[in-house]
Amino acid sequence: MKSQIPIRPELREWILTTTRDGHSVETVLKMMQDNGYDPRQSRSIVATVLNMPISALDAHAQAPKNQGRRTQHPEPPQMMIDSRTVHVGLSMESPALRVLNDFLSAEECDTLIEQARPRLQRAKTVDSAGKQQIDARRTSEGMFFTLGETPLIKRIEQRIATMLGIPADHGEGLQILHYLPGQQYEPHYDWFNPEQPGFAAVTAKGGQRIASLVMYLNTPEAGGGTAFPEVGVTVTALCGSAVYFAYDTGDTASLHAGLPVQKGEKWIATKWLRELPFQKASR
Ligand SMILES: O=C(O)CCC(=O)C(=O)O
Ligand SMILES: [Fe+2]
Repeated sequence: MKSQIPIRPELREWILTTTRDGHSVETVLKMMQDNGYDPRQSRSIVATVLNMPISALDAHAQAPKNQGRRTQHPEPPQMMIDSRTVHVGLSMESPALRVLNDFLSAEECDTLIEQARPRLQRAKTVDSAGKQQIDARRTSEGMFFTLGETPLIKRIEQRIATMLGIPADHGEGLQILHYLPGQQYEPHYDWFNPEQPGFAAVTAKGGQRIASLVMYLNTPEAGGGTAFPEVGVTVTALCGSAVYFAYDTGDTASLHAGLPVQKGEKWIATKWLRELPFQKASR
């Protein structure tokens, strides 16, 4: 039976956009109730707008809570992407990890460094309240490009999207980090801890982080690898290579660190991927 309640056009539009953006019916119902709608009335409205029987809403509510996407792990031995042959040099299952050789050309690495250099600032992390802050655990300098900011950034973001089978708009802006001798990034997880008070704020847009791709833009003379201490693996920082790792529902085996640079310098580009679209892709 269809709802007899008049539905405001703005509410109808909001329900359609929110579900199209990947939010579950359950989330939509919860948000409506938080805004004072009667639970029975909201179920009836949502069923009418989405043109589904009320019984189907119950099936939705019982579906797994997480409606987000996951990345596909690159398959060895190699993939042809964007006219390049990317080689999978190492695969692990726990954590899900791949070392990718020849992901970027030396020229792409140099261009990224030159475009980032004038915009570097002391790198920040997200604190427990969801705010960006200077962090003693991370002594490097960094900057963010916006999604699709330059033709090169757009091309690299599309390469990542194709390789991992996830749309480019699930990515945060590409971050460039620059480390000098002695500088490092102490062991950490890239996923957000659901028990931290800032969790709702940092995941309100895009949901949880699901995977990272750290691309090496140069080869430090000594040190500067990426270590995974839970599994005793260190990935060498080699110009043009990358390490991909995924951490579905907060895998603790994904603990990792940027080891101190011993000699020379280290430049990386990091792409963090979210389970839901994070931002609008530029055309
Ligand atoms: O510097 C590295 O090797 C690791 C960087 C990192 O963990 C990150 O950007 O999240
Ligand atoms: Fe990290």
